[in-house]
Amino acid sequence: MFVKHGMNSGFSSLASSSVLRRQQFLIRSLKGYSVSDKIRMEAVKCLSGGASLEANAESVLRAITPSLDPTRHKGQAGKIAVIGGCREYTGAPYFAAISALKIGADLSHVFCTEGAATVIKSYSPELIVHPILEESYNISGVNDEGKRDISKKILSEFDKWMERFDCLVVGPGLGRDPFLLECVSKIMTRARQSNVPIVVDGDGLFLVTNSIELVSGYRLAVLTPNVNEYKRLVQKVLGCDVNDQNTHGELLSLSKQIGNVTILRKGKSDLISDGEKVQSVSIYGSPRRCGGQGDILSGSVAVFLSWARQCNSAAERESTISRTNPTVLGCIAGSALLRKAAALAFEHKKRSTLTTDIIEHLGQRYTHLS
Ligand SMILES: NC(=O)C1=CN([C@@H]2O[C@H](COP(=O)(O)OP(=O)(O)OC[C@H]3O[C@@H](n4cnc5c(N)ncnc54)[C@H](OP(=O)(O)O)[C@@H]3O)[C@@H](O)[C@H]2O)[C@@H](O)CC1
Ligand SMILES: Nc1ncnc2c1ncn2[C@@H]1O[C@H](COP(=O)(O)OP(=O)(O)OP(=O)(O)O)[C@@H](O)[C@H]1O
Ligand SMILES: [Mg+2]
Repeated sequence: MFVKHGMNSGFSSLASSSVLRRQQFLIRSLKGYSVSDKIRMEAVKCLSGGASLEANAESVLRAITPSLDPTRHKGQAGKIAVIGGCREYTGAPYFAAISALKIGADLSHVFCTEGAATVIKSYSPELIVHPILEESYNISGVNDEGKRDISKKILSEFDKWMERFDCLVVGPGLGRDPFLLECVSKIMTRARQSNVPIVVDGDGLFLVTNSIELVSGYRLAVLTPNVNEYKRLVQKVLGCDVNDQNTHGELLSLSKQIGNVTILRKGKSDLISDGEKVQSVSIYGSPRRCGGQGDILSGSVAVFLSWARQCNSAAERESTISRTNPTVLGCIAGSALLRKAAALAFEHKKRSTLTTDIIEHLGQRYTHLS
């Protein structure tokens, strides 16, 4: 039946008259959304058997975004650190870090290898880049004791900064070098001891999937897997293949099994769960699937979850939102903003839309919201 199939088959079933009447009602009652957004939201409700699981993303964005108050000082709108950037990848950490700034964070750092650092610095003078990570090929002549010393030095360099960060993003363009990943494990453990939230993406998910204890039970961890990363996570943690007939149940189980970490499963609809319930963001984005959009998302989630944590006790927050886990709010806001920006970029650039074009629209989309 329709409920059991994916979104494509769902849309054809929406042609029934009762659903069309419901769409027309939504179109009249929900101002500020495009018609395609509303149809998509309705489709998601139908797919979930009528339960309203589509997040009210615009309300979340409005509720958690701090005002541009002249009394606030530099740093109060967020200090984010991206751990990523190696011999192969310099784009991914740049996308994550610059997106954090474009959304409204005050400071954005990148911790990467020395070779990647020069490149990332040349992309943007706005980023603070720390060339502290090492890959095995660079220290091939070093013995075990020497490697331990290097590892200690990396950790102490990171320690100088860590307590200042509102959130870490671990993984965009990190690569899979064993020595580098071992050092990053230690960085994550240190961040966890200091209660710094961690968004894990890309190769960070490769690391975490093989060492799940790094995040297990850590309520301030967010995992943002794409199709492949989700598949590997499910296989490792639940010991089975992905079941597309039980998307929500599976995501709930996965989150619970990892001790209620928040998981944002990326796809046609982004699905978000902290093991309590599943919410979705299905706002229409862009049909372009160019690489790097997940990196924008991880940087965005880091900023929004930091803001959501800051305004946890603020009186102006709406009650339903104030009861929601800040990590979940961060995911909802990040996903919605990325999708809106992608839609705007596609309007202008069509098939030639690239990740850098989407980043240029992050702020533009945002001004429409305030
Ligand atoms: N400019 C940069 O520096 C960028 C760097 N990045 C960094 O790269 C690192 C590795 O990340 P990743 O995402 O490339 O690795 P992974 O998840 O193994 O996927 C690889 C392959 O999986 C497939 N595939 C993908 N989607 C699928 C789908 N829906 N359904 C089915 N298959 C699907 C597809 O395979 P193909 O079709 O080629 O066979 C795809 O090529 C990581 O550090 C990340 O941050 C990126 O952020 C991009 C921008
Ligand atoms: N089929 C799809 N239709 C619409 N939007 C999608 C689709 N797949 C992914 N997205 C959107 O693109 C964003 C990035 O997801 P994607 O699966 O491309 O991540 P990724 O593979 O990690 O990207 P990256 O290339 O940065 O590593 C998601 O938040 C989602 O909103
Ligand atoms: Mg990715």
